[in-house]
Amino acid sequence: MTGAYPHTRLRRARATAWSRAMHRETVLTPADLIWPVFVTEGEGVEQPISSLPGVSRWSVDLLVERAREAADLGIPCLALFPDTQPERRSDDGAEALNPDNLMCRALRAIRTELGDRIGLLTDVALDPYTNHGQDGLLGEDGYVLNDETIEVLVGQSLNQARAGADIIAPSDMMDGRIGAIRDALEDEGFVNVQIMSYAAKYASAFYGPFRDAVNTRGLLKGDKKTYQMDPANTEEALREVELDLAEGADSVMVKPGLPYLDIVRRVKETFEVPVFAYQVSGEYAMIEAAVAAGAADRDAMVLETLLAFKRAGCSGVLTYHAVHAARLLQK
Ligand SMILES: NCc1[nH]cc(CCC(=O)O)c1CC(=O)O
Ligand SMILES: [Mg+2]
Repeated sequence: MTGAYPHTRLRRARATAWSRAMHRETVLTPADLIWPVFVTEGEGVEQPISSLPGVSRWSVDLLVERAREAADLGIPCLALFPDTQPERRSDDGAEALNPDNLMCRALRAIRTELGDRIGLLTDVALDPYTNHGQDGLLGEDGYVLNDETIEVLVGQSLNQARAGADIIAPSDMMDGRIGAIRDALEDEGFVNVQIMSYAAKYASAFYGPFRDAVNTRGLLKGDKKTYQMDPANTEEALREVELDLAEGADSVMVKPGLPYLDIVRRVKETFEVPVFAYQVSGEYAMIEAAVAAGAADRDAMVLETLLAFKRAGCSGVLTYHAVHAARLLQK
């Protein structure tokens, strides 16, 4: 009786390390990692973020050194997030358009020191620049305005592209912004600046520590449910992705990560385009809390979770564990 036990024993292939290596379907390498980093004002400044143990905000000068270490480890790309000074946050997020804002200074400094050794991905959304912590402009009734916000996001994207961004990553979830940003990039000659759309971004409880990192937690009233997606929905994620691809996104993102691997898989199977996922701040904090409680082995958990993203169909993962994981992978 072939094809059944005892002729077929799947444990045969698992019996030795060399055989397991030979049968492995998915590999994780440092090239799969995008490292999100937080930049703050000053010189020689490192500010640890208590809800993200092991993660700090860095001033531009120190961030350049971190970028160099990441490049040396084979990490291909950084995702930059600014901690805008409180007095530069306003109703309309105008600081996002300032060519000398923190984000632009960080871009220029890293580019000057490292050239094209590492890619620079910039978040497009107004939350680090508004005094209300929402990703867009507020209407009279507090509703986040779609079309008016897009105009600012286009300006923000061009501002970042002029400062040297390689990948524009809109995380705001306004309808139609990808097409508007692509048009503007083409018009200004930024034909090779990519767009990685946060296409399926959910209104999630996993973003808390990030809001500490960019100091929006205290500013934000209410939630982001009128623009970020309902965690109950899958079909809608496919429509979001389809529209963003039609509007010119080069790659798409699903966010958060691990609880949404089913979405990654469906997007990948449906569209066969590069899909990225963001293992967000709350996911990082959960792993670190488990480690601190003695409930988990950090190294094993980091590598297993990141491998799971690859297995689900991701081309890469944004993770705060990127440097740690890259070091483990180099061993
Ligand atoms: N545009 C906001 C933005 N960009 C990335 C994250 C979250 C990332 C993380 O939690 O690590 C958020 C938070 C939010 O939508 O409130
Ligand atoms: Mg959309």
